[in-house]
Amino acid sequence: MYHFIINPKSSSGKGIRYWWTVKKELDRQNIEYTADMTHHEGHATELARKICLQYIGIKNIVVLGGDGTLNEVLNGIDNFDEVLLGYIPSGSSNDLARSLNIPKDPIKALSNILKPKKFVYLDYGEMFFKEKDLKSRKFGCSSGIGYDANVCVEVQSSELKKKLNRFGAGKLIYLAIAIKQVLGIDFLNATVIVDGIKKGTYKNVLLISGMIHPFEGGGLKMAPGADPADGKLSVCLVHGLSRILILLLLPTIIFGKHIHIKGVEYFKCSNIEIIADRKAAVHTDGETPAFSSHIAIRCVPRKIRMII
Ligand SMILES: Nc1ncnc2c1ncn2[C@@H]1O[C@H](COP(=O)(O)OP(=O)(O)OP(=O)(O)O)[C@@H](O)[C@H]1O
Repeated sequence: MYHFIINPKSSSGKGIRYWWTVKKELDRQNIEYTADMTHHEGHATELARKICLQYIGIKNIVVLGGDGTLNEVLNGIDNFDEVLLGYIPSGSSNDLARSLNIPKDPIKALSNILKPKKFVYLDYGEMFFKEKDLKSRKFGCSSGIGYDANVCVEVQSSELKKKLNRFGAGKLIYLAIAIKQVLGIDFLNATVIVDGIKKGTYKNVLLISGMIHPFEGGGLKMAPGADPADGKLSVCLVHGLSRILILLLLPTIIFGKHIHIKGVEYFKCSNIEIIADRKAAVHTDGETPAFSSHIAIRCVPRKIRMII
């Protein structure tokens, strides 16, 4: 039995169109399944939790949506040992699918799930907030504080994204907003503690990303060489750059070349703590759950069992 969690609105309606295609194929092959559509933010978390409580033994949960929907599902799973995850990407960014080479074609992605050739055990990340009222957030692909999270905040409320999605160009919005936001950057000052040891206090921090997979923002290679099964976060810390240098830096991220630029620190670790001088936007898989001034991010090694 397969349990499908579908975001019909992912990539401005691509989700529902992909689901019709997938459903037809499931019915044609007489596959047993349940299907739940998400109706609002946070719903995929509730649905995943419900499936985990309702069914005994290993649960085959298949997510049809974007990175944000997959993120919500991860946050609804408490016991990863009892879940086998499949993923049919229908978002606008699809950064996790890009990293794992999951087919873009929903029928090909489905047939890999129905006749699995390969399982992988993947790390996930978890972000903790020192503010008492904020719950921790798991993430599958990327996280960050500062500029990249601010871009996500603006992308999420963007009407232009919906329009561009209709032409299959939704991810262009990340680039457009990223360039626009350079003009109004509000830098942070932050103390960074890596695996329990103080690394330093940094002025004019642009962003600090904690990555499991290489990509964020629809294919930006923030963490080249990130290995989702090495039990480590790949961290990119950018500080002390002028606005002009930041504008020059942005295109280099597409190819992952930014890590060679002065002002960019790139390293791996198990956990990182960031104490900023004020609250700033954070993101987990492009979703923006909070503004925080003090976060910790850890890597939980090889917990997600996924069909690819
Ligand atoms: N029925 C719905 N109507 C509106 N929004 C929804 C619905 N179901 C889920 N959502 C919201 O959609 C967002 C996630 O979308 P998702 O990541 O699947 O697609 P995307 O944004 O197009 O892709 P990507 O994250 O890869 O860019 C989440 O914020 C989620 O809460």
